[in-house]
Amino acid sequence: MTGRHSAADDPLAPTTYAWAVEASDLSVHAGHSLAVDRLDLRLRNGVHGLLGPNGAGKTTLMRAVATVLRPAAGRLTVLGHDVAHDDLRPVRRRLGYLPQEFGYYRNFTVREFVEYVAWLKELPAGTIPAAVQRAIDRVQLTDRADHRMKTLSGGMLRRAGIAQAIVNDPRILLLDEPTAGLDPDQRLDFRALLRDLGTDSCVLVSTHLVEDVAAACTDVSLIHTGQIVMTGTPKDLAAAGETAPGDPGDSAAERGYSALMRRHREATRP
Ligand SMILES: Nc1ncnc2c1ncn2[C@@H]1O[C@H](COP(=O)(O)OP(=O)(O)OP(=O)(O)O)[C@@H](O)[C@H]1O
Repeated sequence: MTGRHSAADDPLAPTTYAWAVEASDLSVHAGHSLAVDRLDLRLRNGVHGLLGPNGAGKTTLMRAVATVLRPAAGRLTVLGHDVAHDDLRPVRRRLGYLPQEFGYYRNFTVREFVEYVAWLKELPAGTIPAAVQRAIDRVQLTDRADHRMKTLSGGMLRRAGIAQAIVNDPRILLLDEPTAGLDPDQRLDFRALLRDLGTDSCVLVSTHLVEDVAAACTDVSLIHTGQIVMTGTPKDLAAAGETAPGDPGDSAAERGYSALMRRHREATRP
C-alpha cells in the first residue's frame, strides 16, 4: 500500500484544511436540472451516510465531490482545494469513487481492472501489485482475482468496483449505492469494511438502505430536492422513529427516516 507522508511533504495533509469536504451554498446542475440547490455540508473523517429518495440529488452531489461536475454556484472544497479554481490532480489522486454505474473492459481480469485504476491514480509502480492484492482481498474477491470481469456476478462486480475505489488508500472515498446487489453476508462484511475505512478517511456513502446507515455510519445526512434536510447520528434517526410509530418502516431508523422526510415535505409544501 502507499505510505502516508508527513504533513511537511504532503500538501494535502489533514492539518492543512479544517474539513475534508466543505460545501457552502453549493448548487450543481445535472443536465438542465438544478439537482443540488444551495446545499451546505461539512465532513471530516468517518463514515457519512447520504439518504434520500430517488432524484434527491445524491449522485449529483457525489459527482461534484468527485470533481466530475463543476459547481454552478456556491463553493466546494475537497481536501482544502477549491474544485472550481484549483489544480485538481493532487485531489483526484487521493480520491476513491465508486459510481452507480462504472465502466470497465470486459476482458480485463479483476486484477488488471484494479491495477489499471492504481496506475491512473499514479501510485508508485513498485507499490501497485501489493496495493491491488490488498484491495482485492479486502472485498473478498481473492479467489476471483484472475477471472475476467465479464464472468462476474452483479454482486462480485460491485465488489470489484469497491476494490478499485480503495486501491489508492484514499483520503476521501465516495461510494454511490455500494451495497446494491450484495447478498446479506456480503453486506455485513461490507459494513465492517466501511467502519474500518472510516477510521482514517472521509467516506461518503449514498444508499437507500437505512439499515446500512444505522449499522455502519458515524452520521447521516438526509437529502431532498437537492438540499440537506437533517444531519445527525443513526441514533437520532432511530429516536425520530420512536416518536413516530405511524410512519412506514421495519425498524425505528426506517420509521425515523420516513417521519423526517414527511415533516420536511409538510413544512416546505407551498
Ligand atoms: N443527465 C441528466 N439530465 C437531466 N436531469 C438529470 C440528469 N441526471 C439527473 N438529473 C435530475 O437531477 C435530479 C437529481 O438526480 P440524482 O441522480 O442526483 O438523484 P439521486 O438522489 O442520486 O437519485 P437515485 O436515488 O434515483 O439514484 C433528478 O431530478 C434527476 O431527474
